[in-house]
Amino acid sequence: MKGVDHLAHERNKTEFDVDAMKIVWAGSRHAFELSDRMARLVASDPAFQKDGRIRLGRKELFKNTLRKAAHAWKRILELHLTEEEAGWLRNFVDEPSFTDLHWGMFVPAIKGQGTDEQQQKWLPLAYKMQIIGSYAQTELGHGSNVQGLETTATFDPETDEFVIHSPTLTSSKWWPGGLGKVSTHAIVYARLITNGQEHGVHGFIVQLRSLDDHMPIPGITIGDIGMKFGNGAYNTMDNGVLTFDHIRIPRNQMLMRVLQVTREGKCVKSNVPRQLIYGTMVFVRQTIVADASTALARAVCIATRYSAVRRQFGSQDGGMETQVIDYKTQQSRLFPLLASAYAFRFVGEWLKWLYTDVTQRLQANDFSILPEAHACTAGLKSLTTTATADAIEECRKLCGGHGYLCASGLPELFAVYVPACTYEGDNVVLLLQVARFLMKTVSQLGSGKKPVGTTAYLGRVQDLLQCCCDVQTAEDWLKPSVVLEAFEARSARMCVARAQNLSKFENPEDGFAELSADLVEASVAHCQLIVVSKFIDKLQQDIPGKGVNRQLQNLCYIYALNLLHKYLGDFLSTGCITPKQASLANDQLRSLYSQIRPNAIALVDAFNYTDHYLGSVLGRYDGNVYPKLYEEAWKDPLNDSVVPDGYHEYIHPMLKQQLRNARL
Ligand SMILES: CCCCCCCCCCCCCCCCCCCC(=O)SCCNC(=O)CCNC(=O)[C@H](O)C(C)(C)COP(=O)(O)OP(=O)(O)OC[C@H]1O[C@@H](n2cnc3c(N)ncnc32)[C@H](O)[C@@H]1OP(=O)(O)O
Ligand SMILES: Cc1cc2nc3c(=O)[nH]c(=O)nc-3n(C[C@H](O)[C@H](O)[C@H](O)COP(=O)(O)OP(=O)(O)OC[C@H]3O[C@@H](n4cnc5c(N)ncnc54)[C@H](O)[C@@H]3O)c2cc1C
Repeated sequence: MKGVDHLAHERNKTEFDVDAMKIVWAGSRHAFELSDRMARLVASDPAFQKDGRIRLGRKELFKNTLRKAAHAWKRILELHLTEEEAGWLRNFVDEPSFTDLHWGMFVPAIKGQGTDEQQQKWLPLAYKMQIIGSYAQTELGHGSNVQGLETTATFDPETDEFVIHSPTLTSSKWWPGGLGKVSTHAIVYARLITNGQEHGVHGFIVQLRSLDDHMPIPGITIGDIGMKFGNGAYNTMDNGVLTFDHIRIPRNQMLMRVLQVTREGKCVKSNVPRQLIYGTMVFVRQTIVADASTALARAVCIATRYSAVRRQFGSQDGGMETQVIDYKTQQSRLFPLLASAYAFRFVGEWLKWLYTDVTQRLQANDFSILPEAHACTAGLKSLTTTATADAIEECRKLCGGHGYLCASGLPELFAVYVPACTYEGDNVVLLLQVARFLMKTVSQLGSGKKPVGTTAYLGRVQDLLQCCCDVQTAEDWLKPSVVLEAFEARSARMCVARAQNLSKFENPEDGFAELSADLVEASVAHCQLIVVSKFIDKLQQDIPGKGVNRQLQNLCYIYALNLLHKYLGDFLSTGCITPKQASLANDQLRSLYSQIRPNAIALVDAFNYTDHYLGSVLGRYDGNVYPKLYEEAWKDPLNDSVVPDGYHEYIHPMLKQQLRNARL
């Protein structure tokens, strides 16, 4: 419905070109036009409507998801959508489903770890969805510790087959999405055994269900693992349990890019490093970083629009009350989240570039930056998902009581998003990987090995250990070199201090375990430095559009200075800045909030989210919150009847009982 724009007065205050910012947010004009077209296509198709999904029972919810996935596939074929367009369409359908794992992990695993012949055989089937795949790595007993997986794949030279087996209860595959009820195939990770010898964990393509009647292959037990956190939310996904009782697959169904098993059962290593077996996780972590900004931007868009609509206190002479967005406390909670959404967008863009670069290098047998790619994807996945999950919850609080209503869209968003802190690597486990990488880098400094890429600053460690922050006024905090140096010095000093503490232990592994909580803090500092530095790099690009660069500068400094404030202990204890300089940073932060304030609504409009995608009464584009919230309440099934079911059984007798007691 085209009606009154309750946020028009806000939009009139805008000081920059919102259309130009939309393109910056999308990454390019092409990406903007394509995503915009797909968002509108989905929003205008009644088959994709989302209303009432949270009220469905598990079976109805799941069937509804299957219907939407089938309809999406039909539209993709009818409209001859490209792979990129199809990806956007699925994104805007906005419902986790087996297709996420099929396209997001099964296909990439075959592409990354399969030989040319394996790709030629399996990819066409997967692209046409003649088979549906999932990614079965985690087991009941082990997830983080991949080398601890128990499923076995034993080569039988007599039949030229692998025998896939679950030897224990804890070896049951547990969690894989799409596995429970849909997938016909899976990449199954199992311990390879040939000629009685173990050769570590590898991936195998295993058929799970008949392509005729969908029944499990004999010897396979398979089902759903049960309801998960939240109503609706991730319960659209059939996360599964799977056990194998001596299932036989042909030898050529082991993914053999890293290691080949010959007809005789001999293992022949290729020239690619063993870690490439983990390559699918690197790919997915990179996409999770890009998705973090999308989810965070959704929550921030809802909280910002609602904060401009909501008024509490402050009325003088019967005038309007204050918009809650004008309270400094609201701004100091909300605007850093808005800045984080932009910061994560740009670091996600950069990580995508890094991943593409690594992939090209791997193809040319250059494996030199694989450790850095692993550390960056692991660390940034951890940093951005933790921050986003926390931010969604903060946005709920920023919306007061109404934020707790499902109609706000925030409870469902939180429930869907929060497992991102666990899947694809528990966030603490991933930070420990970053710490290992950082400690290794520091330990090699003495041997003259020059750190490159995101750790290049550690090559200037002597300077960074001594430098003094050059801030005398609040304005000095708006110099990129000053901000960058403060973050580099903090991270370098934390890394060196941890490395010195580690060196006191005789056994490095004991030291690593004992100091792990401190090490994780150093990893966080390093990852925050990456985000800040990539945001600063973005500002150096030629960004067209009136006032756009100015807004991005403000957001960049809000992101950095808010971190400085939040992690002040690190900055002060490592001597990177003085208390006086910290106080000046706070003064600057308050000034930046005032500058962002008139542009806040336009900055969330630049995300270009449709009301369908946002799924929030509080975040509506037109700001018409109250009538719609009122309308929404009446849709609740409890309001189907004035007198509730159960009145005669439970309420009425109780009331009568009280009446009788009163008479006694
Ligand atoms: C309102 C409604 C909203 C609706 C929204 C709807 C939107 C829908 C969106 C939702 C869709 C989301 C879809 C997502 C689907 C979820 C998918 C989840 C899938 C999974 O979880 S799959 C399982 C993932 N599992 C893990 O990540 C396990 C974590 N563990 C590991 O990664 C490793 O094994 C670990 C911890 C690194 C192992 O450590 P360790 O045993 O010490 O290491 P190794 O001995 O194995 O290796 C040592 C050596 O290798 C290096 N290394 C480790 N990993 C890698 C790697 N990945 N790449 C390169 N190198 C690696 C390591 O650094 C060591 O190097 P050295 O040089 O030190 O030897
Ligand atoms: C919604 C969802 C979808 C998923 N989808 C898939 C899928 O499609 N395919 C798949 O294979 N898997 C999937 N998983 C599984 C997921 O990848 C694992 O749950 C995840 O990797 C964490 O492993 P874990 O469960 O073993 O946690 P654990 O490792 O048991 O973690 C428990 C606690 O121990 C801590 N911890 C563990 N190891 C260490 C250590 N070395 N040092 C310090 N602390 C440690 C962790 O920080 C955590 O606090 C999914 C999980 C979820 C929640």
